Order: sequence, then C-alpha cells, then structure tokens
Amino acid sequence: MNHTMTELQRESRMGALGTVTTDRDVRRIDLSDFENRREQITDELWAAATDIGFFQVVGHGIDLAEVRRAFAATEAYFALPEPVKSRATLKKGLNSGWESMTQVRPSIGTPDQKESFQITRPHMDGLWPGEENLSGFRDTVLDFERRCWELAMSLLSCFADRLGFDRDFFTRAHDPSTVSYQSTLRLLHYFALPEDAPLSPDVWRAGAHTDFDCLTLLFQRNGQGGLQVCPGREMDGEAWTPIEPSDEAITCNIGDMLMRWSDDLLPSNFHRVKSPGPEDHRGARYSLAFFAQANRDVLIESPRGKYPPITAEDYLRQRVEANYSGAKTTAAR
Ligand SMILES: O=C(O)CCC(=O)C(=O)O
Ligand SMILES: [Fe+2]
Repeated sequence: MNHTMTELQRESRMGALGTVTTDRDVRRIDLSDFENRREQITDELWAAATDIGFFQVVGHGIDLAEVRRAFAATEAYFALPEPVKSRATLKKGLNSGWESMTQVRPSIGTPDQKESFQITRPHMDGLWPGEENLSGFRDTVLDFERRCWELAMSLLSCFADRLGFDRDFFTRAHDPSTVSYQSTLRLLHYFALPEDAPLSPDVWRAGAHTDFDCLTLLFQRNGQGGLQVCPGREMDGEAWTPIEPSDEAITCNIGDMLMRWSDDLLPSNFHRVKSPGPEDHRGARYSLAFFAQANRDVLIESPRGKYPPITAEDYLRQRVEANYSGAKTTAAR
C-alpha cells in the first residue's frame, strides 16, 4: 500500500525480523518527590527521550494495588463470552469498544494476534459491559484512566518546559472535560499459543509500529515479556531491544504527535510484541496502554515548520484508517 504520511512510510519499512540487541540502556527514571525534584527529573527525561525515545518510570505514584486491580478487571473483561464483548464492537473513528484480530499494522500486513478494549471517555455510551456481567469494571477502569492521565500530564509538563511551551500547554491540549478529548486507555489480551501451533515469522502479537499519540504509558506484568523496541533514530539498523516486563515500572514511549510538535527533537520509537518462540512461555499476555492523544480540535503545529499544521482529529483519523482499513468495524462518526 502507498502511504502519503511520513510516519506511515517509515512504518511500512519496519516489518522485517531484524536482529536483537541488549546493548541499549533502558533507563529507569525515579519520579518520587516530583515537585521538589522537577529539574533533575526533567533532565533525565529529556536525555532519555532525545537519545532513545523510550524509558521506564518508577516512583510514579500509581499504587501497585491500583495497577493490579486494573489488570484483574482486564482479565475478567476478556474472559466474558464473545457475544457479550461483541455488543460493544469497536467504533474505530472514536477509538472506543472491543475488537479482536482486526488491527493490521502497515509494517507487516497481518492482523495482530490480540483482542483489545479501548476506552475513550466521551464515546463510551452503550459500550460498557453491564454490571450483571462485570461488577465494578467501569469504575475501576475509569479511575485508572484518570491516574494515567495525571501521570502523563506531569511527564508532558517536563517536555513542555524544555520545548519552550508553557508548563500547562499539553494539559490544555489533553483536556478531559470536553467532548473533543481523545486520549485512550487500551486494555490488551494477546492470545495464548497452543503447544502445537506452528511458529511463523509473519505472525506477531503486535506488529512493528510507532504510536500515534504524544506519549504512551505501557503497563506490563512480570513474566509476560515479548515487547521489543527500536529507537526511531536507529531504525535503519533494525536492531530490537527486549524490554523486561515489571509490575512496578511503566514503560513510556514518545509518540508521533510529540515528534511533530518538537520538529523531530523527540523521536517516536518503534516497538512490537513478538509471538512466543520455542523457548518462551506460551500463555496469554495482558497489558495496558494509555495513549495521551491531543484533543480533536487542537492544532499540531511544529514550531519550525518541519511538518504542515494538522488538527489532532485529522491526524488520528489518517492513522486509524491505515491500521483498520480492512477491518469490519463501525466507522461511527
Ligand atoms: O502490549 C504491549 O506491550 C504493546 C502494545 C502497543 O504497543 C500498542 O498497543 O500500541
Ligand atoms: Fe504501541
């Protein structure tokens, strides 16, 4: 497929297996005592983000108990019978609802081996599983989404300082109080692989991609590995670094919106989730991803004009179209 957008052209070149390297430094940044340590934390975030485009944060203030509750709610949700989940089929233009095996990344052209449930606050009417199916799910998930938003806004305020924007610039751009809000929490379930399933190099739990957003917070569980990253600057080398999953650390990626907003100073990073190999655990994998995506009506303007201005709505629509064009989903708009 021919793509006109730079990001899509880059992504479509990243489908090969490549090589694996453990030489890269996966930095862990401690966010504790954030207000008093803001300067130091900002230095560390900026260095990691400009060098590599991904890093992990600890001491981030989201209690382990909250993270575990969100994972428990996620597992319970995906254990619901398919007819219940399919009542909330993904409205792709709105990033809300459930899908299974419909996301085809421009890099690989085969569907991700996963199901997901996307929560975008203003567009959830009729999509929540009833209390009779899953008691407390909605509240748990919405509380968690709010905690993720707060953390993402703190991190983005550090980037705003360095980019010469005012400190609340990104918080205003991700305002949850309006219908134009389009940040998304995605619950993910990658299917267990039966013992006798053939291993194919074309099949990925998630094909190589960059995220469409400003910043992603990714929560993974101990023992459920498979995430590999490749910094945007080093994409030509196609060497991928495995990220050891941990219940405590949140893995953060710079996404394409922030890359545009920084005139490429902050490169988005490629990542993918590999299918279990012969040596790996073949059980299910769950993860949670919060995507800080600027509100629809916000104009993404790169200060030095490297990219033409585009609204966050148009930007996201083009990326979503490129990922779900073959999918049988409702374009509710
Ligand atoms: O599940 C993961 O570890 C990665 C998910 C991801 O990259 C995505 O959904 O954009
Ligand atoms: Fe991603």
